[in-house]
Amino acid sequence: MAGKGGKFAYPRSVEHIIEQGRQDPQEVAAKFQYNLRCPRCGCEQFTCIYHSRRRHQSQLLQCRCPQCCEKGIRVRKDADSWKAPPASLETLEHLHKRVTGQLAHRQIYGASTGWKAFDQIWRPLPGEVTVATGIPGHGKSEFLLSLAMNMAHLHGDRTLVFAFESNFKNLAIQLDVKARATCPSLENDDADKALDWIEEHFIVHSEHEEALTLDSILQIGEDEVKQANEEQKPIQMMIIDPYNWIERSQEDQQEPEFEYIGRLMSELRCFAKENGLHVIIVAHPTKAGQWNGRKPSMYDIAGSANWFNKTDNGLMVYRQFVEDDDGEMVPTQRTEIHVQKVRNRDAGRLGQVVLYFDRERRSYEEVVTEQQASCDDDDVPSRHRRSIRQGPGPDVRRGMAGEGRPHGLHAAPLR
Ligand SMILES: Nc1ncnc2c1ncn2[C@@H]1O[C@H](COP(=O)(O)OP(=O)(O)OP(=O)(O)O)[C@@H](O)[C@H]1O
Repeated sequence: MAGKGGKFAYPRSVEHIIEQGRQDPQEVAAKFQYNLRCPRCGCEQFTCIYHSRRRHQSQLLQCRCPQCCEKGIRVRKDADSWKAPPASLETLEHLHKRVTGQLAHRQIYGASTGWKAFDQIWRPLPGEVTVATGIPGHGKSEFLLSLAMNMAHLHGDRTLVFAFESNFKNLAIQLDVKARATCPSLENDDADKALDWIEEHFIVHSEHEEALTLDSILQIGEDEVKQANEEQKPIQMMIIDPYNWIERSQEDQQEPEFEYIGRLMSELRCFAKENGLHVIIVAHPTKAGQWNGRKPSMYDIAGSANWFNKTDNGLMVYRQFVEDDDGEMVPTQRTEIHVQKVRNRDAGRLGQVVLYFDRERRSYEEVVTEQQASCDDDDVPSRHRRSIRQGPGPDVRRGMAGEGRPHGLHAAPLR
């Protein structure tokens, strides 16, 4: 595990060059040799530039086109034209590749998560962003690490993890327990061998001395992706856990939060697309204390409806509770994973699954319930209770999905 515990001092690279509305965009464009042209309508006149940022060797301008109101556009200093092709061209190119068989199954249908029922409702696609939410303490981090672990075992995937709330040592132990629990071939291996395997599949950033801004995270991400590609061990997933640990620079703070979140989501999508990996960002729902048995939705995430609007996928992690003999609500080891948004219907649909969390093995196993993979998200509490009382016993499926995959999935066998 490439731990950068505390030693990593990335420069705060955000530079505020232009104050809103103060300078003529064309003047700025000439100064930095940009070619200002809207990718959507081709217009060359811009009325307003919000920021210019320096990250890596690229500059980033945020402009608004007066013709079509296209906004939040990236420009590379060394490029002749806009970096991002028009969305319609991108879609056409994708469609062309798809019909001519140039896309791998994974790029169309997503990759198996290792849980059979969950595969039927959600599979992560390269180039997409997922927002994961849930009440604090309900197991978001635990579940996402298990997901990444399954992907590592099944497909040999590598994951870049920004785990701001964990300390490096605990994270290493957590991954070690999970790795041994989910992969029989590692179970009896000595510590060094298991750690080597983890290092190969996980790049972890935690315990940074200073909080990272979005730009710093993306810069680290780009560096890690570049290095991984040079080593011919590409990264397939990036997890940012959680959003509220991302520092907003002075420039970022000038934007209202909803606008900042919208831009953050656009930049993450851009990053995911450019680097062909799946990005997952954890964001907490508002007012942690108010949930009392209620399940949050994507619209309950603090800050902005942009969390829902601008994401490709939305997951909600909810730990089930049950009433004990004294009438107290006590948490169980069962966790519901709700798919609350899927943009690409080839890679999933709305629904939910229930997983049983094995504390000792720190891994999740499938629970077969009548509500498993249900499309209906409005769970009736009595049904929900009935499934809890059944207990984990024989209806817990050990191990990972291996057969009966939905159409298009072809996960590699366990190594
Ligand atoms: N279903 C479960 N049964 C038992 N323990 C669980 C379950 N899910 C999570 N836990 C445990 O609860 C603790 C909190 O989990 P975790 O940190 O993943 O939650 P979280 O939702 O990410 O919290 P936060 O939002 O505060 O970061 C961990 O020790 C985890 O092992």
